[in-house]
Amino acid sequence: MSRSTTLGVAVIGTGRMGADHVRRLHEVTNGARVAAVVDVDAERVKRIADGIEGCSAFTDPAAAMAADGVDAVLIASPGTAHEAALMTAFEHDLPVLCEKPLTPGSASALRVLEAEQRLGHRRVQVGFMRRYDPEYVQLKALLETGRLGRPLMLHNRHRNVATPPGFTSEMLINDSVVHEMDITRWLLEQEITAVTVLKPTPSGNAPEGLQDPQFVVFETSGGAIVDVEINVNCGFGYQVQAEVVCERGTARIGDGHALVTQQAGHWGGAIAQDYTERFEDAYDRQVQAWVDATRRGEVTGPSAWDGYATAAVCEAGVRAQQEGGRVEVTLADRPPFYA
Ligand SMILES: NC(=O)c1ccc[n+]([C@@H]2O[C@H](COP(=O)([O-])OP(=O)(O)OC[C@H]3O[C@@H](n4cnc5c(N)ncnc54)[C@H](O)[C@@H]3O)[C@@H](O)[C@H]2O)c1
Ligand SMILES: O[C@H]1[C@H](O)[C@@H](O)[C@H](O)[C@@H](O)[C@H]1O
Repeated sequence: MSRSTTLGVAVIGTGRMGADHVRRLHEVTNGARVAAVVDVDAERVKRIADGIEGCSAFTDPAAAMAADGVDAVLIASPGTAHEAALMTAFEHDLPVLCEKPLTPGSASALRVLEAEQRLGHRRVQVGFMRRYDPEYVQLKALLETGRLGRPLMLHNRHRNVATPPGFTSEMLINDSVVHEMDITRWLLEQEITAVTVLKPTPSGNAPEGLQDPQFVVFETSGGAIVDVEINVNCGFGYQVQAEVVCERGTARIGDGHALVTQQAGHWGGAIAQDYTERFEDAYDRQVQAWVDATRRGEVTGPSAWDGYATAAVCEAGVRAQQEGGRVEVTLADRPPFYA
């Protein structure tokens, strides 16, 4: 691909996230086109490809990655399918934006790290889109000035309206709190060293058998304490909030105070109903940044190391949830390749 041509992207997995990324690449992103779509559901993928000129439909990711006009890959299949897709992308030396999780489990994430290192250059960006959310970006920039002093604590709230069918207690950690793991590492520039999970009496809104909400505590390598209220059947809205408490002040995001109305004896604003609404801008910026970097021949953004490190914290989190008590995170040494 030359710099003047658009980036031909194969989108693997065209469910909720994949279909939204196809729309984004087709209608919002500059410098890219959807060259191929892949899904094990042949009818679904054909329907999507038929709506986009020059886009081919595949049911096999490997066939799509070998096709003419495919310069890069966006993986949005379920996490269990990510390792195979990543390995195939490496065989073709294709740049990848891989939805979180990089892979479910640290052993498979380590295999991906090793394979990327064998290539000799970075190819993977992981879809931790909150790093592109303007509010989180502002918070990070403020912390970097040092004006507030050293971060002591980070309080997070992560609320979803309701869970889809099949959502398990482990998924509150692996699918949901994984975002706070990434945000903690990114904002504080520290690794998470231990996890404790407290379990309130489940909400009456939660499906039978689901441990929801949970209260998760991280300890970090720099001595900060981080808590996460994960509450995924709250019923009223999609909310992601964070407050950093530092030595000389605090900073808070996610209150959603964009538009406040006063009417009929009340004041207030709307609460987003899901992540595609709350983080629409972040997803747009993430994909644009990935396309721009890829066209420059660079890889920026969250790396495969970030994907591995969060997988390791997820494992500790699930053990803490199931066994109780404080579980230390087991993390490999960070290779210089990911410095
Ligand atoms: N960043 C975020 O905020 C965010 C939000 C939701 C989901 N996700 C991630 O996006 C990914 C997809 O989630 P989703 O909610 O869209 O799931 P989904 O179930 O809606 O869609 C997955 C799609 O992949 C297809 N598929 C299954 N196996 C496949 C394979 N081997 N090859 C190709 N296609 C295959 C399925 O048929 C389905 O159409 C997951 O990794 C999930 O964790 C990220
Ligand atoms: O997979 C989704 C997604 O990652 C959302 O950003 C998160 O808020 C949800 O809790 C999770 O289930």
